[in-house]
Amino acid sequence: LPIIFFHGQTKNTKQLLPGPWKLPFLGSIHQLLTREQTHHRFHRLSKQYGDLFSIKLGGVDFVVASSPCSARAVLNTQDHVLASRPTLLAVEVIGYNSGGIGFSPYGQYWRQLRKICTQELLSSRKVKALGFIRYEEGERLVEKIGSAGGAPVNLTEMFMAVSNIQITRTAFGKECGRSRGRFLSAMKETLKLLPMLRVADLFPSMSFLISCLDGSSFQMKRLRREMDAVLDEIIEEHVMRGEDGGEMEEDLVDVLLRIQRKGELQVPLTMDNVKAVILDMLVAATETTSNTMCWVMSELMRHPNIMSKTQLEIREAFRGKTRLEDNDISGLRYLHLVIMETLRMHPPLPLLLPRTCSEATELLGFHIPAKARVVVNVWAIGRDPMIWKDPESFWPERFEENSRDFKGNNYEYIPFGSGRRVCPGITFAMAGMELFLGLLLNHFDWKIPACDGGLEELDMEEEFDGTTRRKKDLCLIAVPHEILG
Ligand code: HEM
Repeated sequence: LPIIFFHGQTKNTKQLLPGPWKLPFLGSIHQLLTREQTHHRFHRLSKQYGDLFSIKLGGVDFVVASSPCSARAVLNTQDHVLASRPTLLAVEVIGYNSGGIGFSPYGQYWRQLRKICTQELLSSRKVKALGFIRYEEGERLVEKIGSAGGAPVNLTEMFMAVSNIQITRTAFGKECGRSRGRFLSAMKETLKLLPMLRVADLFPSMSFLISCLDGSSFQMKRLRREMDAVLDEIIEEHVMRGEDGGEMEEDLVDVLLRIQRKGELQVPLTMDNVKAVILDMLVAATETTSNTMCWVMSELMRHPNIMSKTQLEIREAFRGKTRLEDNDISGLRYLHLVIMETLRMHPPLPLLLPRTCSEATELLGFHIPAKARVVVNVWAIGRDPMIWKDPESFWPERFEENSRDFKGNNYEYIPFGSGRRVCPGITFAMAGMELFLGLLLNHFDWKIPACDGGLEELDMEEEFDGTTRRKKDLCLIAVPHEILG
């Protein structure tokens, strides 16, 4: 009897996380019926309920971590229980049953895919070997901007295109020009379907019905067909070419097909798995890097002194050279700090990617039910005045004298996440962003078009649907800079 009594007591005394009151069936959805972006709203709620709180949205328990301490608990201490992703309808339908790296459940299948992509596409060695693609595309970008002849150029579109070309050429090889256009427009539409909080995903038992009623089910199926047709075409080209690619560097499709043919994996790859991985890489790489580059340019336009300092460093490195080598780029210390500061203020994934709790667990002594969806508000951590001096100011020098980096070991600064599911594309992303920004800042001086009202007026409003981006496209005038020998 005492044992039963004791057992019952521990069960009842499990500490529940604080959070807003909830309605039957809807939970606390009313808390999000504001015009605020989700990460801003979660930040305000954390001020009321603490840096680890829970909020029930529809049928799903969300847990929100908003401090380095709670982030560490999620991404390190309990990483093993929280390393899976939730099932989201759009990723299921368009992403071949969540078969890519980003949303496949934690386990052997995910482990082997991640290993293949890290070794064959994202390692430092591979990123260096694929440098020729970056340089070719970077030079093409400079040419295109130069040919605008003083008319405003839409940098939002150009950054999106160059990020996408870089990853598609790496994944598909060179001959994907025609397919790429179709693919890019389907992908843009897909990204709009991926926000973290789609109503259909908040009521898992009714998600199919809801998506039929709001029409998204038809849209998803259409996008899946479009993506599928393009991917089929690309794969067929690679299969026809077979192993006889001659001197050509293997691209991601070649690698996956080779591994599939060999059949040595513990969990064999189907053709849908191959397509899911390719799609995943493209989605993961395109908007994150292009949005970051847009924010970098926006912040530099608002801070002319920082712009001059960045340009001076780059132009010094370029002096007497026709092109920069990888070593020159990695030596651009101040540009690196500018990107770090940009990612502190404008992380493209402000809530990282959601994790799901594979079994009931505890976080900082609080009970977390199985299947709870856990997010880390890195946007809020990046703006916390207890961590960052004057957090609303753009000040790259703050990173000069500390040991923060992108690897996710310091929970005050984790724009790429941390733990088992940390972003595997950091080296790839930085190499592209540093080169493209370096070229643009070396070759041009930049002005805000008169119609946008001058420096102070540059609109910085953000929009969040899956990633945070500028609400308005960034359009600037590029004035060619006379390059001295
Ligand atoms: C500025 C650029 C980028 C940022 C800020 C970024 C950020 C992130 C974040 C926050 C996550 C989730 C991490 C977590 O859950 O802890 C992630 C996952 C991922 N990223 Fe990136 N990313 C960027 C660029 C890239 C690039 C260029 C690639 C590939 C070429 C890439 C591939 C991936 C993949 C495959 C995942 C899923 C990893 C997994 O679930 O195991 N990312 N990224």
